[in-house]
Parts: sequence; C-alpha cells; structure tokens
Amino acid sequence: MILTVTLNPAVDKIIILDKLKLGKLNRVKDAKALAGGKGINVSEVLSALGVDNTALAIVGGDNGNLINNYLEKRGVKTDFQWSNINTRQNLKIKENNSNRETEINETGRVTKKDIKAFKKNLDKYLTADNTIVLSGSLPEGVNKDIYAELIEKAVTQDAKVILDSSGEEFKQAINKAPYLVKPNLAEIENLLSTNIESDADLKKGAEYLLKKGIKIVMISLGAEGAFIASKDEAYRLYTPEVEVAQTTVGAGDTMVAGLAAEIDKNSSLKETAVYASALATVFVKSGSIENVTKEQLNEIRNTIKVKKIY
Ligand SMILES: Nc1ncnc2c1ncn2[C@@H]1O[C@H](COP(=O)(O)OP(=O)(O)OP(=O)(O)O)[C@@H](O)[C@H]1O
Ligand SMILES: O=P(O)(O)OC[C@@]1(O)O[C@H](CO)[C@@H](O)[C@@H]1O
Repeated sequence: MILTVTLNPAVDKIIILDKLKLGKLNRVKDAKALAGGKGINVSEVLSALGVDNTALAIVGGDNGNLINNYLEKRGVKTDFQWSNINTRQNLKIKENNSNRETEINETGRVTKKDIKAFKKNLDKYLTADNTIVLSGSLPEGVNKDIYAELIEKAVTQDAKVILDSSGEEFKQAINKAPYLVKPNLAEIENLLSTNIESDADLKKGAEYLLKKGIKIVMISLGAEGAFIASKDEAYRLYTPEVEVAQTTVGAGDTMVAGLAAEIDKNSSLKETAVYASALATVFVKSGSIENVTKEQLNEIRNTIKVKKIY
C-alpha cells in the first residue's frame, strides 16, 4: 500500500484575475479553495487513478475541516492527527493575461505534542509492503531532521521511501538513503550550489545522490521534461509542449504520484519515468487528473521521447 505524509498541509486558495495590480484594488474573476499540501495532492491523484493509498497529515481548525471534507467527498482515505492549531492557507494567484502564477505560502505551525502523536501513529505503517511518500515543507515546531529520522525508521522496516522536499531537511534526509528522491531543477541546483545546464550536469547531480545509497533519482525539469537515473541506467525524457489549462501548481505532486504507483508495482525504471512524466503532463494540459481518460494519458505517453544516457 502507498502512504503519503504531509506534515504541513494547506488550504490552497486559488485566485484568478486578468492582471495583478500591486498596491491597488484587485477584483477577482474566480476563486476557489482546495485541499492542498504536497502529500495530500499525491493522495488525491492516486485515489483518482484508483490506486489504494492513505493520506497521513496533521490538520486543525476550520481549514483542517475543509481539507477533511474535501477529501472525503473525493473518496480519499485519510488518517489525520488533529491539532489545536488551524492549518495554514496558501494563496495562489493566476493571471489570465500572462499565465503568470504567484504563490504565497504561509509557514504553518504544529506543537511538539502533535508531532509525537503523529510519529506514534506512523510507526504502525512502517512495514516492508509499504511505499511511503514524504512530501513538502515542514511547519514551525518540527525539527529539520524529522524526514531523516522517519527514513531511518522506514529503512529498518524495509519500507520504500519517496522523498520530495527541499532546503535543510532535504540535505539531512538524503544522508539516510531514501529509495527515491524527486528534486526539481532549482532544488538540485541549490543542493549542489551549482548551475545545471546539460545532460552531463544532470548525470553528475544524480550521481551525487546515488552515491549516498539512494536507488532512484528523478529530476523534474518543468516544461523541459525530466531526467531519471539508477546506478544501472539513466534516461532523459522530453515531454510534449502543452498549453497550461489552469495552473502548474501540483504538477510535481502528480509526477510523484505516478512514481509511487509504478514503484509500488515494481515497474522498470524507464516505464516508471515515462508514466510519471505522462501523468504530470496530462495534469498540466487538463487541469486535473479526475476527468482524464486512459486514451488521453496514452496519447501523451506515446509522444514522450526518451534518450538513454547509460
Ligand atoms: N509548463 C509545463 N508544460 C508541460 N509539462 C509541465 C509543465 N510544468 C510541469 N510539467 C510537468 O510536470 C513535471 C513536474 O514539474 P516541475 O518540474 O515544475 O515540478 P515541481 O517544481 O516539483 O512542481 P510543483 O509546481 O508542483 O512544485 C515536469 O517534469 C513535467 O512533466
Ligand atoms: O509550502 P510547501 O509545503 O513547500 O508547498 C505547499 C504547496 O505549495 O505545494 C502544493 C503544490 O505542490 C500546494 O498544494 C501547496 O500549497
């Protein structure tokens, strides 16, 4: 089974307007509030695909209730730790005239008690049969080594950990050898303090992570596609150009959902990468995975070009 962990979930408030006028009154064309946070998005995609999974998260207050109800309506299985602190709200501003997206994410906060209870609950899921997705930033009140600590525990139970994080917590976590990491370009550049401009640079970046004992490295490159590597093989994937239907927010999470689904099935590295890339691209093109048909997914899948690096 697949489990997703979101220590810092959010209500995503999406605001759509023609052009954002800073320092002026702006009237919005459309607005909606969705359940968000990276692991929760992964669970939503998996559930829409009919892949068995449970979303674990710390939630609280009215925003926690909104997330809970939203997921319940969509048939997403959850096992939430309830906090006395209201879950954060993240603002996403989409400008129709330019397609520019501006994200304003709150920090989020939990107590030591929330974390202790969450970890205790998570322990029961750490078994060899499970694939565990650790995703997103950490709220205030959580130590930066928490992902490292959770990976260390999962590894001793032979659970496979997929990690999508950044900053200090990412740096600490990679030393505990999660099964797969999915940095985007900025995250890997930041980790290595270098610019990545070529396939050779991508290969070097992936090698740095593989040497730590990580089995698979998937580097997502936005509209440019992705790069995947294990110690035995590596591929550069070129995805087709598509028009952004709504927003690219959540494209990375959709890719992680695809990776988790394929890894849980023990698919080949190439098939895993192609499926995850196709899913992310079809999400960008359609605005959601909910209404995507198998035919639409296959159409994108067949247009992805794959170059073998080694
Ligand atoms: N503009 C785009 N056009 C086509 N495909 C895209 C676009 N943006 C993202 N994708 C697809 O989604 C994948 C993940 O995107 P990206 O590298 O931006 O991840 P991310 O930064 O983790 O995303 P997120 O915005 O969810 O945090 C890409 O590898 C690609 O397959
Ligand atoms: O602040 P974090 O945890 O880094 O990212 C949170 C977030 O921006 O990521 C998701 C999209 O990937 C959104 O649902 C959510 O608002």
